[in-house]
Amino acid sequence: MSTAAAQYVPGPAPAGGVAARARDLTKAYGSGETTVLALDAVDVDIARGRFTAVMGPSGSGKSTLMHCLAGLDDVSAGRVWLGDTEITGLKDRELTRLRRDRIGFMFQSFNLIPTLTAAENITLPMDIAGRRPDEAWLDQVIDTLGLRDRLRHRPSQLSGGQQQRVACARALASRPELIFADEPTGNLDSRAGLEVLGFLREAVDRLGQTVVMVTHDPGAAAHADLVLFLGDGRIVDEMPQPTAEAVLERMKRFDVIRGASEDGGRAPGGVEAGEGPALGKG
Ligand SMILES: Nc1ncnc2c1ncn2[C@@H]1O[C@H](COP(=O)(O)OP(=O)(O)OP(=O)(O)O)[C@@H](O)[C@H]1O
Repeated sequence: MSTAAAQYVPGPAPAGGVAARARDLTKAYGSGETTVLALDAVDVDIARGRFTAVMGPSGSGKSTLMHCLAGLDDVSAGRVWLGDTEITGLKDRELTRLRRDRIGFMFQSFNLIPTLTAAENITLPMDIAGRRPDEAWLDQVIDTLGLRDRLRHRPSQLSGGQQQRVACARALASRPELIFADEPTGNLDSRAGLEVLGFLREAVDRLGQTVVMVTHDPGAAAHADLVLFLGDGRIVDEMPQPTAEAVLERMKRFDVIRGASEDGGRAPGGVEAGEGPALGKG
């Protein structure tokens, strides 16, 4: 395990130490009888310089939370900030610029351009934005990710793990305030997945980055400093300094709850409104 996880001190982030924040964040899809409440008045603070994992059963709202925090999806109610900038209410063009300049993304599917080399893929978002990369930073990122001898390769000439490392470098290239990773190990075998998680960890520990990762994998979540658990569109629990075993045990409680609801509520335990901590409030 990383040293940063060991140094992690639970509790609210220090003043000015919040990379992203949501208050009363509510997201509904559809209307009328078909309305789905994907997020239900979520309050959350994402601590700067830390690695946060988001877990929860399928359909609990993980991707929706990430999309709303990243300005990829509009919200139904509530407010979202990136650093000190409120993003709720920004116009599309402003949001596009904010995402491009201040946020890095990693997805399960890597999303690399097949005709470009690794080096070109890494700097593509900056090239589109007309920004020159900080060469010293880029060198550091490339070396940290062990990509130096792969820069001229095209994605098809790289393994899945190497492709995801290129995607990781692309997310880091502009030195963003926040990196969102949606199931970044979902398409990788366990060894390559571990490697990518190690690099995300290093991005936080050595490069001072802030990472939010959505995952289904307790082993992946164990690389984070803090795990947020979503249930039915609410943050129902959090776990600092997670271990895979503890995360797995916590996830099992969701199964108990699901069993309970299918069982007419007779099974023990339950995630109820107010059960979780008052996360990030105040
Ligand atoms: N575009 C959409 N239109 C309608 N409903 C949606 C849409 N996107 C998400 N939902 C619903 O919102 C809820 C939360 O979805 P979300 O994808 O955020 O969950 P998740 O926790 O990421 O799930 P998974 O682990 O399966 O990826 C689900 O009930 C889902 O069906």
